[in-house]
Amino acid sequence: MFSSLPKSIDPKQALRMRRYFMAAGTSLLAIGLLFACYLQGALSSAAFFQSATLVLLAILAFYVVFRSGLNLRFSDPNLAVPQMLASSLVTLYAMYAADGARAVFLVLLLMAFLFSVLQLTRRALLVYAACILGAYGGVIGLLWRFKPRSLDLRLELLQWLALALTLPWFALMGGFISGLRKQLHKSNKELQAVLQRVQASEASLAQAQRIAGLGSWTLDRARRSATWSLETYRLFGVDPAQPTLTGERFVRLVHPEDRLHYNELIQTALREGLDFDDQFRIVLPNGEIRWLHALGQPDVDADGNATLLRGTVMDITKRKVAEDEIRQLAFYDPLTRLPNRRLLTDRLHHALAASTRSKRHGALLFIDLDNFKTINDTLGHDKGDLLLQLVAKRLSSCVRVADTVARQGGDEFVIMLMDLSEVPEEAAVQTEVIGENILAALSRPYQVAGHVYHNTASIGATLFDGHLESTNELLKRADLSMYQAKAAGRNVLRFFEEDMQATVTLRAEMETALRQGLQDGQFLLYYQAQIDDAGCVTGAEALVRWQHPVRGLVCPAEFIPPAEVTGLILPLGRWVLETACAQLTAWSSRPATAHLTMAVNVSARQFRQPDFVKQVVELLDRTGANARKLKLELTESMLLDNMEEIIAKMSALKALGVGFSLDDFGTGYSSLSYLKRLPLDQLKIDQSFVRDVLTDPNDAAIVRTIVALAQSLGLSVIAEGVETEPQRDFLARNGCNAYQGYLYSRPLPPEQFESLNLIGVRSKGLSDLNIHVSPEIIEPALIGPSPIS
Ligand SMILES: Nc1nc2c(ncn2[C@@H]2O[C@@H]3COP(=O)(O)O[C@H]4[C@@H](O)[C@H](n5cnc6c(=O)[nH]c(N)nc65)O[C@@H]4COP(=O)(O)O[C@H]3[C@H]2O)c(=O)[nH]1
Repeated sequence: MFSSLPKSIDPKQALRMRRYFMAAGTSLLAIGLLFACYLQGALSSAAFFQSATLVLLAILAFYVVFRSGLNLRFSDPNLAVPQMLASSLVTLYAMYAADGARAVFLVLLLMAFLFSVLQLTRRALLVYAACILGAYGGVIGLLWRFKPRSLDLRLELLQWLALALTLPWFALMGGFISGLRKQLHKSNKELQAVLQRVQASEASLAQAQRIAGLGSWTLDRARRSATWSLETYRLFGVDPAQPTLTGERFVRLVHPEDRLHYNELIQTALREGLDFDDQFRIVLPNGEIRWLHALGQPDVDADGNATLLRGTVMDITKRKVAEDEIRQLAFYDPLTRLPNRRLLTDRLHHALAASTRSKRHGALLFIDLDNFKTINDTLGHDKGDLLLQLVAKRLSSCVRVADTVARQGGDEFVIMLMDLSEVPEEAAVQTEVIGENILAALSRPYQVAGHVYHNTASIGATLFDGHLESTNELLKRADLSMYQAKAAGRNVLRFFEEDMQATVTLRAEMETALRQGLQDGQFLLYYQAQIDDAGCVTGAEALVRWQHPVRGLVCPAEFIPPAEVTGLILPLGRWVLETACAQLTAWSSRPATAHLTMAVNVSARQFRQPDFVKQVVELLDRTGANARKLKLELTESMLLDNMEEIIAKMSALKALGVGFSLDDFGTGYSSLSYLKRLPLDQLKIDQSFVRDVLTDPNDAAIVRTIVALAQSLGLSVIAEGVETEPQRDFLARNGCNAYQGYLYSRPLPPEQFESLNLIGVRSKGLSDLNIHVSPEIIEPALIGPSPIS
């Protein structure tokens, strides 16, 4: 399609061409005017055609120049002067060629001049005006010389004079207007540049806000209006093109739970003229919840009134989520999602303070699952985890929302009950009711991975009212009561009783003293002879003693249980094992003692250590002891849990040659089925049966059964606590072939034990042997329990 403007033309050139078309249109009008002159007889046909042709030629020539872009080569690409000159010359020619009505051409001349008023400077216009006057004068001269008949000289001169008087003024005014126009143009350009800079800086601010996720806002109190940056709109999830987001509309975006807080924040800032720095949530139109961090600063007028609030807002949702995650990890158990020990301690702390204020009691329930370890081993750990989750749910359903259910670790849970009665007896009854509910809930069958399992729990409970109680103390009390519940046959609740307090205190003191004892090397190993049926010493049982600096020799019954509870049994047991192995090595180097075996007591906690086997192997290596001479004494009670693991550890040590004796046999829950599975070498008849074996038919029957059982299982049997010959004779008659007891020897320090062996215990007993053993070292048990000072 034809287009007067070339495609993809420069906008400035397009403007020039549009101006040219306007000028060309005016020139076409001038042709119309010439034609009217011709019709009126003021212009001959030849003069009309010549003038019209000149006009058309000029229009065409300028069109070619503009269209081809030739005009761009000139200093003024608008070609204002050439266009005006052309139109003026054509007009002057027509004026000369006309026979009259020259005033019409004067009008045309003026029009051409007026066109240039907007284009030329004052000076150029004055020159132009002078040229027109000169040219018009020239035309008058030419007419007077060559066509005097068509000339009314007086009129032409008057017209020239009128022109001479007006044109300079037009030139001056035009110059002024042109100057103004140029100035306007310049100002406009500058304004545009400023506008561009402002737009660019706004865009870069918006981009910076977007990168930083930071929006800015202003709340104008007087105008009751609000302005928000683009980023703020984005943060609010609101389309900026939507109806204006007023302060009131924004409040509706604030999370209902935070709205009151937000209003208070804004009102306080405005009322008191204070800065604020706070966080709140908003609900986006799509329902998403976003956390915002808002900073605000009021503009305060001379009277001290805040008229305006301005500030920033930032999306901190990710940070909040991360904070929540960290909080979750730090304060919650990942498996059950229950509060962990740390959070429980914190809540307990607050609960104690609240209880002091309200005078109402609280209670702490320590819950331990009775057979979790067995179930965990049988089902596998993943199912065990599922079971723990079910337990957590059941526990939570048994208490109120204000109470806390926490997981201590493993299969231990703690519940903190709040707001119980002010009367201790009533609070105890309330706790008992809840405790019984918990026991009932936990003993219901569990559906785990399509199977039904049964389990029970033991609960230890203690009340608190905030007086003189520390969180640790309370946890210890509940823990202690839980052990009482276990001892009472499991699936029961036991309350902490006041007399337990003495035990707790004593235990705390004992713990400190034990630590010190371990540090200072206050422990000793005594050895008690083990005798065969021929009366020969076959070995010894290592028994630990504590040489307390104030109390003297302390017996193990006093310090082994607290060492177990506090975990100090681990370093102590290690020391015992190492010392016993070193002793074994020392004995093996001497012919008189080379045959001796060494029985060492191993506590449940010690044996449960995952690296126990490794520890024994290292100790054997380090001391050079013969594993075949080492016999570890395990107790029945420790075999109840985690059977597979125990068997695995025993088998690994057995493979090295280490032997196993089952201590205190008959006092526990031994059943044939598990005895058969354990790689044991010996059963040890507990001294409680030996003591009354001659007087109590039950004990006699038990001893006979144990011996028979050992024989049927292919195990040797040893009786401990043999004090008299009749006891020994009874045991011997009933198939027992090894003995340990005061009849032969008390536990002795190594030197005395060695001299005992060197002399030989083959005869009747210590008294007959006339061995001197000082009472303070052989009678530790006689030094009764007394508090450690
Ligand atoms: N009435 C009477 N008692 C006799 C007679 N013969 C030996 N005894 C005592 O019976 C206890 C035998 O040790 P146990 O059953 O392993 O019982 C031990 C053992 O369970 C534990 N124990 C001792 N040393 C260690 C040790 O190194 N590690 C661990 N884990 N426990 C130890 O402490 C318990 C008590 O040890 P002790 O006080 O040394 O008491 C010893 C011993 O002195 C007797 O004829 N009559």
